[in-house]
Amino acid sequence: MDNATFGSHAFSIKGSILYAIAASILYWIAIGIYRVYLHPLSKFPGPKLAALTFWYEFYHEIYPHRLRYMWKIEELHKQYGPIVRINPIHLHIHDHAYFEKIYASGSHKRDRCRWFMHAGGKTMAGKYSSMLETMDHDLHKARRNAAAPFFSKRRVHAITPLIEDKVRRLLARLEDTDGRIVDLNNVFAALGMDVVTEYCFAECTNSLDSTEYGKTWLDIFHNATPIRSLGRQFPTLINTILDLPPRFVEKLHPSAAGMASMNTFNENMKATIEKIMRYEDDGKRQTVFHEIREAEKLSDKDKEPWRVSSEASVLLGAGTETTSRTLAVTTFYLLQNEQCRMKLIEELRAAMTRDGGVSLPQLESLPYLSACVNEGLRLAHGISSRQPRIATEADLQYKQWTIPRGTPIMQSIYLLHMDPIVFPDPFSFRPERWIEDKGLTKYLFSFGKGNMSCLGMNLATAELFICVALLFRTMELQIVDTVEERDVLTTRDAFIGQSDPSSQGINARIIRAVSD
Ligand code: HEM
Repeated sequence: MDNATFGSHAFSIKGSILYAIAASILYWIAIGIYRVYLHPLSKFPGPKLAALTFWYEFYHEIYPHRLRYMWKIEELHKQYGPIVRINPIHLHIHDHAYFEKIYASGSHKRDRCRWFMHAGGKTMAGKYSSMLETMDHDLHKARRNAAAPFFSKRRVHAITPLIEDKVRRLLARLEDTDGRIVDLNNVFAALGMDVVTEYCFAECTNSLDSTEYGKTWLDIFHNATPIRSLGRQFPTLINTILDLPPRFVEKLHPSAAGMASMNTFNENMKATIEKIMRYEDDGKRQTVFHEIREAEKLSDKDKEPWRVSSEASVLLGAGTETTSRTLAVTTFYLLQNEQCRMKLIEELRAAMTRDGGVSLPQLESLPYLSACVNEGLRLAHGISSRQPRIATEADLQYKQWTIPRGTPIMQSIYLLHMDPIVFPDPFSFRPERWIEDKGLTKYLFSFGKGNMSCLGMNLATAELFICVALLFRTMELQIVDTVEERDVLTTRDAFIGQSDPSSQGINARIIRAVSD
């Protein structure tokens, strides 16, 4: 190669790089101008920087702040009003009266948001979409309806002996602790896991017999969920990592390890599901997989074991963390509030003996117990995060704003539950508020609303009522080594609400079993 040819090659490589950089800068300038001035959402209030780039959210959600965007959104609402553009594609609303319009039911079509759920990724429910990760309204409906009869009120009432049996097992374990300290998060996670796995899969994990209770699964879940916000910003990176062999992924980061463990769980469930789908099981115990198998309107593809296994991990995840956190938070506040606890115990003593003997509907009719359950649900938040929905067939009207169809709009359950206008003194545990104002229950959004709300609501409610009633009717406990700000309050929003990373758990010591 002579010098002249080499020189022109060097020039053309350098030139091409410069062209590429210039083209990319122009491209991003054009995108920026479009997003801020020409985009259909450009007329909505909010910071220009949030409209311009997803890095605004990154700053509050990933680095340097961690899982704190929800609190920034709260500030933005104070500054800009009840509707705010919080990133280039999302509108966030803060208005109790508009919740059911966004989370509509019946024939109103609402999709989930692919960007937000990091759909098709592996960030939550394994490789394939469960109903919780299904974006399309109609497909979601088919998947959800296939499992829904299994969680009806009637079916859940029929299994109250199973739930009561698990709660009694828990109480027996606690009685046996000999004054040792237990982390209530782990204890109640074991209850949630044993109920869900025995009822839904007919294969109990027997976590209530484990020395660590439900700690292992809870840690996996807590480690796995924060990766969702990273998955939104960098889907390809996260998908690539999670395609690597699980053993390798486990070494990378606790979050990735958590996801890898969930995927392994799915793989294991697949074997059980395969047998059921091929009618090769003994058919003695009905599971949610039998229900899905018989669903006439569900396609054969959606009955493939690999797809159904993703429903299994969502049921276990959704059914364990949320229920255990609600029970732990409710127990914490009741143990910290002598007056509330005494009122509850008095009501329980009048209604039931130490051995129980009351039905679930009877428990649900106890006013103070119901108020305590509601107040616990409010302060535990369950799924704290914003949950985008997309109205695909019609524009929506919010006050003077016309929201174009196809726009992801959302509210955050945490912000609604902590709004002092609806819940004065929102950080206080005050069950009385539910008795003083019966209409308040319409503002309890813990289970979401509409076509994509919590499928396990009846099961969760049954667990909460039975467990709180039996625990406080039969046991005396005391909170120890627990700091409300660090261990109880929700200070990070990782889809589910989480407390401070330095949290030592919600710890209690069992004082004694109550004699009648
Ligand atoms: C206190 C306990 C619980 C709370 C606060 C809770 C809360 C929620 C919320 C807010 C959603 C809606 C998510 C969205 O809008 O996309 C949801 C969905 C879901 N939950 Fe729960 N949940 C609880 C317990 C359970 C239990 C015990 C199960 C079943 C074993 C369960 C199964 C599900 C499923 C399958 C979905 C997805 C529904 C769908 O996509 O149609 N949950 N949960």
